[in-house]
This record gives sequence, C-alpha cells and structure tokens, in this order.
Amino acid sequence: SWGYAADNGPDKWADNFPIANGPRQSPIDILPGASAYDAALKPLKLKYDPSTCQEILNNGHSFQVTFVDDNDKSTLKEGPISGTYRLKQFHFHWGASDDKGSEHTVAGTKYPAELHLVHWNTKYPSFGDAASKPDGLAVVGVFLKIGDANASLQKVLDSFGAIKAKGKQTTFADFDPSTLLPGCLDYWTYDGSLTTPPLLESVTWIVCKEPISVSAEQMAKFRGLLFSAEGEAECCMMDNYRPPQPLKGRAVRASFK
Ligand SMILES: O=C(Nc1cc(S(=O)(=O)[N+](=O)[O-])cc([N+](=O)[O-])c1O)Nc1c(F)c(F)c(F)c(F)c1F
Ligand SMILES: [Zn+2]
Repeated sequence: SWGYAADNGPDKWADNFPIANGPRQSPIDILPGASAYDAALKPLKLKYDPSTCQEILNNGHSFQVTFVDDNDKSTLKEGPISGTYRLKQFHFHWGASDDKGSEHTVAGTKYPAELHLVHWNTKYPSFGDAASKPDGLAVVGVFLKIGDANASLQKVLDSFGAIKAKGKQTTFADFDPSTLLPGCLDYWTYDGSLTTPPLLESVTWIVCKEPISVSAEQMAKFRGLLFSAEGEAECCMMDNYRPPQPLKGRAVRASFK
C-alpha cells in the first residue's frame, strides 16, 4: 500500500488515487506576496476540551492523537468557515533532517515539521461522510521550527515508547491541543485536499503564519518512531511529507495585513 518510499511514495500515488492530479490538491507553496488580505476573514475560534482526548496511535504513516467526536466539546468555528467543525485528530509530518519535513512551504521555505489538526463539518452525520464533501473538513496547519524545547509537545513525545511500531496504540488522556498553537493565530487559507491517500478534495486549509518551537532533541524523537510493524525489518518514520502541488489558479487569502 501507499507510503513515502521510492516505490510507493507521492510520485506513485496517482496510480491508485488519480485525484492526486486533481484541481485542488495539497499541500502548496504559500507565496505571501501573492496572497490577498481579506478583511472578511474572522479570527479562528478554537475551543478544545482536554476530556475529549482519547488515544495516541502509530498508523504506519504518522502518529495521531484521536478525540471523542460525538459531541461539540472540541470545535473550530469562524475563521474562513461557516458552521461548526469537530476536532477528530491531530498528527504531524516531519523530515529526516531539520532542513525539511513540512508539507506546506512559505516562499520555498521548508520547516522541520508541520502539525495538522483535523476537523469535520457537523452539517454531515460523520467524519467519513464529511471527508467526501467539498466543505467537509477543515485542517489547521502549524509549522514547527527548531528552538526551545516545547513542553506541551513533550507530553506527546513521552508516550512514544508505547507506540513505536505501526499498529501500536495507547490511551492518551487530558491533553489540551490548544497548548500546541502559536500565540498569534494569523493564517493563510485556501481550498485543498488531504495530503495523504485518499487525497480527498474536501479540506479548507487554515495555515498559521507563526510557527511553534521544537528542540532538535525532540525532533530526533519523532524519527525514532517506525513505519514498520513489530516483527518487520525496522524502518524509521521520517520524510512522511508530500511535496507542494500545483496551485491551478486557486486563491490563497490572508487573515492579516
Ligand atoms: O482520517 C484521515 N486522517 C489523516 C489525514 C492526514 S492528511 O495529512 O491527509 N491531512 O489531511 O492532514 C494524515 C493522517 N496521518 O496520520 O498522517 C491521517 O491519519 N485520513 C483519512 C483516511 F485515512 C481515510 F481512509 C479516509 F477515507 C478519509 F476520509 C480520511 F480523511
Ligand atoms: Zn496531515
């Protein structure tokens, strides 16, 4: 199945997922100079309840922290979207070294990692249903840059021992994902897609301008996870990012001047 290696990576995904060459694929290279400030864009309204945090798992292409989404305790509202979107999970993409790893880039600049908080539109009955609709998902992207160690991220990293291999999962409770957000929530927004198969074109992307910090030692811990399952030849989880895709005429708007 799909992955990030030479034989099953991003350049091969179109074989099984032809939408990979679609009109609204993600990620993209964000050009600040070409993105128009839109005064109609509202501030992001994020409300996360730590009690909805459920578990952390290694799904073989990243690790993700999943949330109970049968209520409106953890939601995203306003910003570029209308209605209420529920938080489903967050995960990261990162590189083999600190000079690459993010999916979105900013005028060609790559960050060492990128956080994705995945939300779904409650006008649809479920996440799976929403994921097939053009306004079904909203993903908040946050860049990570090398600097001071991130105390909030450290709580996530401390659980890595239990999820080293593909398919491993463990309970992960009482975590507030808003502690992973930057102080300033200025953002760029555009219509895009999932960046992993099935690459569905159902995502309103909301990419924060301000990065959060991560230390080089913490980044090394990300790379200690495995793409491989127990009993398989060990393959370190890194470079699990899709490169930027053609903009194909889309507008990127900025919530800030
Ligand atoms: O739930 C999904 N989560 C997800 C998305 C991305 S993403 O990078 O594409 N993203 O949107 O941020 C990255 C990771 N990850 O762990 O790396 C994820 O686990 N993907 C997903 C799916 F797996 C399906 F089979 C499906 F039918 C569907 F609708 C989906 F949306
Ligand atoms: Zn992602």
